[in-house]
Amino acid sequence: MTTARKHTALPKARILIEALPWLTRHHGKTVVIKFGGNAMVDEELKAAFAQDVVFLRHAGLRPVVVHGGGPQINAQLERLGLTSEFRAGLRVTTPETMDVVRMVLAGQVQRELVGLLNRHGPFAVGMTGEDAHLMAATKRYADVDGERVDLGRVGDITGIETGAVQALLDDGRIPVISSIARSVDDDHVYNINADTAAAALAAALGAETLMVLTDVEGLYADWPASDEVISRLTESQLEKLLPELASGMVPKMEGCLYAVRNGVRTARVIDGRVQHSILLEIFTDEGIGTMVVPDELGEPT
Ligand SMILES: Nc1ncnc2c1ncn2[C@@H]1O[C@H](COP(=O)(O)OP(=O)(O)O)[C@@H](O)[C@H]1O
Ligand SMILES: CC(=O)N[C@@H](CCC(=O)OP(=O)(O)O)C(=O)O
Repeated sequence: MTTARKHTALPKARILIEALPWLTRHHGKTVVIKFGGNAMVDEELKAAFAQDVVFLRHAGLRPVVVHGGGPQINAQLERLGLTSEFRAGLRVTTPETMDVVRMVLAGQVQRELVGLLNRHGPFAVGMTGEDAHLMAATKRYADVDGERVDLGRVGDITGIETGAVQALLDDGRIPVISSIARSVDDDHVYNINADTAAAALAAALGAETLMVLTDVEGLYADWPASDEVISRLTESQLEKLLPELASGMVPKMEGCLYAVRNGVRTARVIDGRVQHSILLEIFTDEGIGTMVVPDELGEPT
């Protein structure tokens, strides 16, 4: 009986020990995890995501969640009979649309994630970039074929004050942040792409890693012609690739580049459709998606 029990337990012990080098390296380190709208529509995936984040917290890391909600915003706009278009990957945001964005991100998506995390203990605290001056922004314009396009209330982050987030982390909490910033131009707020917000926050917090969960395996080399995933690339390699990228990958990869250029050791794009993708990233040597590293960490091995 005891021998049988040992037999079933031993592989589990080995699996835990395999994670030890990663956990040792990351102990006490901040990890910013961006949970994307498209990976966020499945109930089981959401629950598994929350388990992974709480696991990291118990393993001694300092996880910070930044969430998107594009599909959820679209659904609410549709219910209200409103339409919105994207230019250069960003939602053209009228004041009316901004109200919906804020309501859905802060009132629905963030609340749901906070609830899922707090099933495991008193960890998650939700906030938006408006709280405690976390994120400040000015108006952003898009460049579409050389033409300056007005995006309405879409902002460019100009400043981050990490005090409130650091205090929550020091207190053992898991901050869950919606990508809305206070305006430094007027008394209103700005809509920020959630990938951009996560990357800026990762850099400001001096995070070890930025993990961007999405609805593809990683960065495809020749999308949409092929689905060969680039597993690792340096900042210079990524910079060369950026002009060729399309749609949703643009803010993600720009964000990864910004993060590694500003002190974050690795930035990863991983498949949020895979259950426990965060833990898989830890338990496999090279990870499961695309990893961007600073030039000094060298060429792929
Ligand atoms: N080179 C590429 N590799 C992978 N996906 C790409 C690439 N170029 C564009 N995409 C598109 O980007 C999408 C991911 O961005 P997005 O839909 O904004 O995700 P999220 O909701 O997770 O933020 C993919 O579903 C894919 O359609
Ligand atoms: C300016 C801008 O486009 N903001 C996004 C914010 C949410 C987001 O980024 O959500 P995903 O990560 O799910 O795409 C929007 O309004 O959809």
